[in-house]
Amino acid sequence: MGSCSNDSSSENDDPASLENLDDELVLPLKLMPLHTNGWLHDMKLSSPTAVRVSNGSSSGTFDPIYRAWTKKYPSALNAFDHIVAYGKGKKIALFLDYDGTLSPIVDEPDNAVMSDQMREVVKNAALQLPTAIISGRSRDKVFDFVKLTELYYAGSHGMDIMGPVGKHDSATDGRSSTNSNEKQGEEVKIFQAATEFLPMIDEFFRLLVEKTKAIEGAKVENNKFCVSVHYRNVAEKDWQLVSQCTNDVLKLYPRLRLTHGRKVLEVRPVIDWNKGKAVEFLLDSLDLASCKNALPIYIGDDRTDEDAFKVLRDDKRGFGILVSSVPKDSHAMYSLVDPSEVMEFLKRLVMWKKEEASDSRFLNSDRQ
Ligand SMILES: O=P(O)(O)OC[C@H]1O[C@H](O[C@H]2O[C@H](CO)[C@@H](O)[C@H](O)[C@H]2O)[C@H](O)[C@@H](O)[C@@H]1O
Repeated sequence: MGSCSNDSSSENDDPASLENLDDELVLPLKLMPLHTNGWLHDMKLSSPTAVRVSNGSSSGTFDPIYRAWTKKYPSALNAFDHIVAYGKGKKIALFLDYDGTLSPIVDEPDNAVMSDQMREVVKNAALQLPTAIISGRSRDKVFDFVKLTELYYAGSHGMDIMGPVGKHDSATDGRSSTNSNEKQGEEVKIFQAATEFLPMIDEFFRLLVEKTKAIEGAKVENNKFCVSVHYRNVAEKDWQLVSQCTNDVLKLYPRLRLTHGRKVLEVRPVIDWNKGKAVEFLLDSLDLASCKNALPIYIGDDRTDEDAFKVLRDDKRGFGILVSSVPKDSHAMYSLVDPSEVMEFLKRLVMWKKEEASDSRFLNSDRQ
């Protein structure tokens, strides 16, 4: 799949061209880095106490540090008109992370339900725009929370995709996909990048459950192609132990590797596949790989979403929007404070899309 920045069709003098984005803004802040030294240090940084940024509504951002940060990552609500200007006449493809984006972070992972209001908004978005949820959870689990058949789903950090049956397969890195009828009334493509790792992941999961069972509050979650090791409910003095146990078991599996999320260690296959690759795969399947006709928007809150932000930023292909109530470094271009702002953004996007569609119907009927 070609990068949009190298696409000879990109128009550099078009004010709405992504080539013209000013990403040179300098941020005079010490931000939480994307990568740090040492697991324990990372564990402490992974979900810091929020600096209060909003006055309870999603409109006012009063914390001066946060405000300075939004100079580099402007609010996607404030920049809404600017964002949709790039989408005019194009198909906007929407990619949404689940935890921390569509549902607020809660202590117990099984309770991370999505509100009915958010479900309605996401459904309306999916009726207007091709929409996919890309989550670290298993595909089945995220579907159980979202319960919408109008969407595409990518579980296990993009390693298990249910996407549209497209013309191309160039984004699969030679791996195969199968067609299925999982989505009501529509044939879909199931693409699983790491099937050979399933027995290994299961074995790793069972060993780690056993190894951590004495650590109060630790929870090991099987997400099919990856394993999450939660320490949100573990006393800070035992975080080192969680890290130690995970790394001890990991040593037995050189083909698995460790990444880090919000108070969670994530164990996954070493393969070169991530949420960014999943976005490329889905864009390709949707026939939206060219930035001439498509504007992808990815909204996410976690480090694993950075791979997707990076793909969109590096290729000058679309926009990443980071959901965060604390300043942190990111490959995203815009920010939203929390899931309630995500909901607001999606509502506005749906309204804008409907208006755009009716304007173009009006123009067409005028011409006849
Ligand atoms: O890619 P995502 O959809 O954001 O999934 C990432 C992980 O999300 C879940 O854990 C996070 O949310 C929990 C519920 O709010 C919270 O308790 C936990 O501390 C967070 O890390 C999920 O449980 C993990 O399996 C996902 O990998």
